Amino acid sequence: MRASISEIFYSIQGEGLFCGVRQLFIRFSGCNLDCHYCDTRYSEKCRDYANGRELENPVSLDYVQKVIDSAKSIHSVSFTGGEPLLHANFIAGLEKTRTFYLESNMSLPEKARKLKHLDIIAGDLKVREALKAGYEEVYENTVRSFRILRDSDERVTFAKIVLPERFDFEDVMARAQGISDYVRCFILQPVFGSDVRNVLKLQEKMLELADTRVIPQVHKYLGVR
Ligand SMILES: C[S@@+](CC[C@H](N)C(=O)[O-])C[C@H]1O[C@@H](n2cnc3c(N)ncnc32)[C@H](O)[C@@H]1O
Ligand SMILES: Nc1nc2[nH]cc(C(=O)O)c2c(=O)[nH]1
Ligand code: SF4
Ligand SMILES: [Mg+2]
Repeated sequence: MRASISEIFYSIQGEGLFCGVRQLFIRFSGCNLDCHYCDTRYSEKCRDYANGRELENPVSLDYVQKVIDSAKSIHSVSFTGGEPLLHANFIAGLEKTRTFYLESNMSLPEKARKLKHLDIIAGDLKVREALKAGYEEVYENTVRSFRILRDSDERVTFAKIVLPERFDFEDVMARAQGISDYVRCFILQPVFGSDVRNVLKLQEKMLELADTRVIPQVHKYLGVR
């Protein structure tokens, strides 16, 4: 089995509930959504910065397993992208020799079903303003994915809401309500560089619903990958 991987690198987790831990990142290429704020670009070849190599894509399962098993001093392995759920079979084919962390747009519930053994789920709840079209279908699939990968004794699941400067407060509250039973907490993540005044006002309202924290993309302020 093979998958198209854009980069492999060590860094601190710059976002969400585990901000600051040292992770090995596996960034898959390609995505099924097109968030207007997306900061991610993909490289043709796989740039393995962790091992100082550049490989042709697609990369083999065996190679990724070896990279994971030889990783030093990490809290966990973060599968991200692009959208890692597009590569659910590949991820499910890996032996979980480390804590596995999934960074996902949560829009593919049937793929999510294959990854119930993962330890940490950092799931996005996309706001209406993020997408050009098809929001209702994405949201319905997001609710299903969070229900499948819900927070439990064996799994830590939290929701990240990435927010532009202006958004529909009532709509975001209602969407968050729809998944609040499935997540440990909400992280409000400003679109990088945007004004955060409305994000702070949303936090005040959302605290009536659940533990809600405002955490920016710390790695960008530190100037690390
Ligand atoms: C690049 S995405 C990859 C994982 C998955 N496709 C997703 O969207 O959750 C990783 C995280 O970065 C966030 N993100 C992407 N571009 C951003 C930006 N310009 N400002 C803030 N967060 C951003 C996404 O919303 C997501 O939480
Ligand atoms: N340091 C660092 N932390 C991150 N957390 C989520 C990221 C992502 O692009 O998935 C990311 C990233 O790209 N870099
Ligand atoms: S789902 Fe994630 S990778 Fe895909 S466009 Fe949105 S932010 Fe970018
Ligand atoms: Mg990133």
